[in-house]
Amino acid sequence: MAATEAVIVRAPAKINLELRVGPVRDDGYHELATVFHAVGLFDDLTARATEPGAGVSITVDGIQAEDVPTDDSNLAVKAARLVAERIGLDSPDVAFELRKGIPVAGGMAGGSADAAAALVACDALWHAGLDREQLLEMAAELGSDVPFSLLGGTAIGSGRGELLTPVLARGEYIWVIALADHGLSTPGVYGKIDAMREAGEAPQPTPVPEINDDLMAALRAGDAEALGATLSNDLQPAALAQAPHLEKALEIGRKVGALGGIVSGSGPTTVFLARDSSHALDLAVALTASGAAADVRRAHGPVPGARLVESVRG
Ligand SMILES: C[C@@](CO)(OP(=O)(O)O)[C@H](O)COP(=O)(O)OP(=O)(O)OC[C@H]1O[C@@H](n2ccc(N)nc2=O)[C@H](O)[C@@H]1O
Ligand SMILES: Nc1ncnc2c1ncn2[C@@H]1O[C@H](COP(=O)(O)OP(=O)(O)O)[C@@H](O)[C@H]1O
Repeated sequence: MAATEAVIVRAPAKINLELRVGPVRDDGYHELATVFHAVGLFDDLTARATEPGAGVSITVDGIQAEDVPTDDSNLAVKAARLVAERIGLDSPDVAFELRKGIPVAGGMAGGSADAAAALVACDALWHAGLDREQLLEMAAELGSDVPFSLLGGTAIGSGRGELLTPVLARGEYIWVIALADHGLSTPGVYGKIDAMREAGEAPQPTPVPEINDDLMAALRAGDAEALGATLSNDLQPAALAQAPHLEKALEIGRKVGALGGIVSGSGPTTVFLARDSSHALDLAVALTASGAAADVRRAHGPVPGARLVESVRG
């Protein structure tokens, strides 16, 4: 068999249609109930075979590339090292080229997408033959959102977000995504909601968070209007406390008749559900013209998780 020279893997961004944040657990993570939904903003990761002993390297371009670390803290690099360790490779020899289409620290799981992409890429490049279960288990080790970046589609997340149940959702949804100039720290936003709860400035968490039945019914029916009305995010007050200017984008979404609008995950990206593509264009124009967003994208959901799009053999 000819050696594989390079592979390209594409991985999607996520939004949380609902994010219920429970109390802090003994391990420092929050117990979650969330509905993940993969949307069509993508990172593309090329993985090339290199000289034996060369190790892992990564270059990054695309949106907010300057904010992505290129050292061992990059989640794609961590994923490559984990695969190498798992399959007993002495040296993880791979050169990554990462093209970012997902905002960095935007609450859209961009780093998790890259970790998932790297798992799929290294498995293919090194002919590791890892199965779905093994990939999902390694994904959970890399981060709470990484398993969903592998799975894609629409899925309920529980535990710290890593335990997934796919949702049989009907319909395709059109999202307008308002990007911010700078990211928000995920631990910072979780810390803020804890402080706000302690100070009585945010509702107390339920011990075992649960997903709203109306949201599940809307997804089963493929009813965009009902879905828009049930979008919710327990982290939103904390993200807004740290980035009050996001209110402006949410206000514009309401004015232009978005079916729903929320902060995505830990923010600062805000996402709006449109009625159709012409309504999505109206929303995008209004958000851009107001200056409430640094950049605006339109994307469909659900889309698949991290997947191989090209393989080059020598
Ligand atoms: C908030 C969410 C919602 O989907 O996504 P983002 O908005 O960041 O994309 C996730 O919970 C982020 O998941 P992810 O970014 O993978 O988090 P991890 O690397 O596992 O953890 C980073 C830090 O976030 C906090 N954390 C994360 C998950 C969780 N269930 N409880 C937490 O308290 C902890 O402070 C942890 O140290
Ligand atoms: N491949 C990567 N892409 C983006 N950020 C990364 C990556 N690897 C590590 N990081 C770090 O992870 C942090 C969170 O990034 P990201 O996953 O994009 O955001 P979020 O947790 O809000 O979804 C970034 O600030 C960055 O320092």
